[in-house]
Amino acid sequence: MSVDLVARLDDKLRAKRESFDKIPVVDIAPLLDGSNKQAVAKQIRWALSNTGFMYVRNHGIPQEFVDSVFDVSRRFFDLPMPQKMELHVSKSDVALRGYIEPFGENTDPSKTKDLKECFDIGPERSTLEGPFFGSNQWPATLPEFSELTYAYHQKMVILSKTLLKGIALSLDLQETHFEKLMRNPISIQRLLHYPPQGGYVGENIIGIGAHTDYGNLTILAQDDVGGLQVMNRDGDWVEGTPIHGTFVINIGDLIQRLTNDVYLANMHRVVNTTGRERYSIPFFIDADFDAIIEPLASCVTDGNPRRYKPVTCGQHKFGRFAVSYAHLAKA
Ligand SMILES: O=C(O)CCC(=O)C(=O)O
Ligand SMILES: [Fe+2]
Repeated sequence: MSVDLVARLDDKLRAKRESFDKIPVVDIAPLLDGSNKQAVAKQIRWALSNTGFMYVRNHGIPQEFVDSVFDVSRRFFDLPMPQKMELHVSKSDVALRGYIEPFGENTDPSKTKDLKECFDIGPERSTLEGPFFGSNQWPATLPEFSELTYAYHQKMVILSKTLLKGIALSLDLQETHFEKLMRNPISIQRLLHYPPQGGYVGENIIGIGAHTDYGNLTILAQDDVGGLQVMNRDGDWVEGTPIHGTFVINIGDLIQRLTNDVYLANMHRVVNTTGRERYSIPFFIDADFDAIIEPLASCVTDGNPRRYKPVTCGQHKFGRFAVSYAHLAKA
């Protein structure tokens, strides 16, 4: 692709470079091995109520394995467009698995078209069971793709359950609190590719438009290119600079609703003006489709009255996809 690689960024797309001590890096080894869960829970509480996101290190997933998934993801996105379109997400109906081309999903549709391309994987089912549950579509010419990406998905499911234990403890709940909401949870393993943008770059086309994530928790692996921007509580955009060996963790709307805004689901977006191809691997875990999410009694106080009505996880999540996917909007 021939692009003007010198970007002239619109002022609306600038992010502050905050020092790392404002964006916590939490060592989660004591949560994983059980040696000091409460100490980690305390750091999680600080992070999710103040900055709304955090990096985690010592998460137990070998970097070489993460790198191998990045490698196969790059090879997938390098395939010719017709091969990728054969696996288009619309072919999976409401299971929402497969390839999404640039501008095929717009996360901030009133303002921005998303330049990213994605590939979505979910829990394997032999038939279409309903929204978010069906069979995956796999590229025939990359046999190792399914094995690597699905293994990664499985590891993320396990890690997310550990992190949700830490989040439960951080809210003074029993560590098993989320388990009863997550017997058959919706989860999406996504691969992302952001081509670089040059020339004038305005809000109308960027990597991914400003949005909050829809569900419970996101675990993001990013490469070393950079471009993630996160809005803090003051409404400033700050850079989510890559830190080798970490995952970026943020919560989605459902945890913000559950905590009655005590925890923040940050707005975030990606603006890749680095001149390099950027790849990231987010994993999204939610609750069961029918799980009812409503504010915890402990988060509703005189100073923070109830802000949300109960909603089911599936209703909320599908509703948010419906406005960002062209093929669902037409359905
Ligand atoms: O690629 C990234 O860094 C962020 C991706 C993201 O926000 C998303 O997929 O929801
Ligand atoms: Fe996101």
